[in-house]
Amino acid sequence: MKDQRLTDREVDMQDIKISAHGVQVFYGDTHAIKDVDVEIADKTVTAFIGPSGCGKSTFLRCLNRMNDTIDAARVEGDIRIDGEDIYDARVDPVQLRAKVGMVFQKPNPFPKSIYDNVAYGPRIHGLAKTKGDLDNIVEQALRRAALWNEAKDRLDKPGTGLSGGQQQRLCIARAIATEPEVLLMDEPCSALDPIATGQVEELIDELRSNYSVVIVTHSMQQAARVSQKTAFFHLGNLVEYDETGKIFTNPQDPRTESYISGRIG
Ligand SMILES: Nc1ncnc2c1ncn2[C@@H]1O[C@H](COP(=O)(O)OP(=O)(O)OP(=O)(O)O)[C@@H](O)[C@H]1O
Repeated sequence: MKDQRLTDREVDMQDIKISAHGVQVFYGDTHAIKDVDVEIADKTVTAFIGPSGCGKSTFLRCLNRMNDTIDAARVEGDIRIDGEDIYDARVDPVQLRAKVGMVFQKPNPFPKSIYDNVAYGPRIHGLAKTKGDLDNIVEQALRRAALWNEAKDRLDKPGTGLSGGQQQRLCIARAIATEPEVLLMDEPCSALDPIATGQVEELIDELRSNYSVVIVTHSMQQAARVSQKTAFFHLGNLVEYDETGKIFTNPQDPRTESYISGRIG
């Protein structure tokens, strides 16, 4: 896991996008997240790693209130984006999710055309005044998701007719079409082959010039390739959080060391 590039990645933590303090999540009696504090920088890719069941996805879902949709889930603590409490009763979760977009493990295009998949969010949030505006938003989102060349002649064809890797890029285009400020990605490459994975990883690297990207991954190689900061979770605790290079070359906690050297997980 020697990657020269890792040494060059200093992150300016002055520019905090998300700050979480004392976060606990319960599913009934299961205590899935235990008193997590973390500050996530803007314009940075932050990876969440750790063994299966350690709470990575649960914590990720706290950041756009997706746990609200799970009846058994109860979230405690304080989570702020740009200093605003996202669990405040005045916050509309639908508006929040336009600002904090999400891409899931399995590509999940809507049963609609490629165009309508990308136009969906801008339409419900009234982001386009004219058809020309909407066309432009769709084109820009597809271009930024590196799918425009493959999709431009088949915009009216079903999104579900694309290959797996193209579908995942379509889902990324759909997520960025509403101009989110944060993009959450829950194992976005786990259903993809190595070529499509490479394309999505390149895209993640480009996206960080505009967004704060948080990615859950089971692949330590992927975390090392795409992220600047890495958080290691274990049994619901955030054990260690640091520059990615430091986590992979000089971890401070023996549990992190065991995980990255393959002894736990
Ligand atoms: N919807 C749910 N209802 C009840 N318990 C849940 C639910 N989702 C997760 N859990 C529990 O919460 C804990 C953390 O799960 P979570 O999916 O967040 O872990 P993870 O680190 O993302 O795992 P994986 O890497 O396997 O996806 C586990 O004990 C899991 O069984």
